Amino acid sequence: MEFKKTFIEDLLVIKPDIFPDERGYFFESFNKKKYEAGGIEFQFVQDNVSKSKKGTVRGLHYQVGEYAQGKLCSVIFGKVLDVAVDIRFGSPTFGKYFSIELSEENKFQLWIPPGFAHGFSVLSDEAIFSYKCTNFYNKDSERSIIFNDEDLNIDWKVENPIVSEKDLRAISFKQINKEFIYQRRAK
Ligand SMILES: Cc1cn([C@H]2C[C@H](O)[C@@H](COP(=O)(O)OP(=O)(O)O[C@H]3O[C@H](C)C(=O)[C@H](O)[C@H]3O)O2)c(=O)[nH]c1=O
Repeated sequence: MEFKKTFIEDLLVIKPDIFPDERGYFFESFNKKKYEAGGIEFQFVQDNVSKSKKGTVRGLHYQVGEYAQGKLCSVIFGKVLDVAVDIRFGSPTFGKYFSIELSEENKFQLWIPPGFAHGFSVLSDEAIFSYKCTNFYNKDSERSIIFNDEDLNIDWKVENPIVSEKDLRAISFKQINKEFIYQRRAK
């Protein structure tokens, strides 16, 4: 099992150990002791699953203040481009994003700590996205940034994206500065 750092501090790509045999394969998708040793020292309290068709873009979403969520993201079926935007006040990579393909085939996971906006686009015909959260859903603290924000300039790698009405009404990245989100803890 490998925990790979990215150019954004605390954002990790996890490559699980896979055990293939004539029946198929097995891998541990989460192990408290191993993931804590890998640097993920949060407790998970809620698991989410969503299924989306090709070209869907869900996000960019985050929860503010005490309801900020860390997310351990994986793809059970299909392929997505997973995107995390650093919106931690005080972070040297504030406003920068990291993207990676997560798929049933590569079995990679993305650990997104609290203080990030998260979204993904669906690259396969269908995708089932599964993620563990370090905090409960709290509708009143949920915020969205428009997926095609010109300052973030994210390449979602999909044409004519399918986006929810809610997400189409999201604010721009410039507008989020007016609201406290999450203070990155100095190491
Ligand atoms: C997130 C969430 C939603 N809901 C309900 C609220 C709506 O009635 C329905 C669909 O919610 P929404 O359209 O916000 O679902 P997504 O667009 O997949 O949102 C998620 O997608 C991005 C990529 C994320 O990272 C967030 O976890 C989350 O915001 O599920 C719940 O009951 N519990 C929940 O935790």
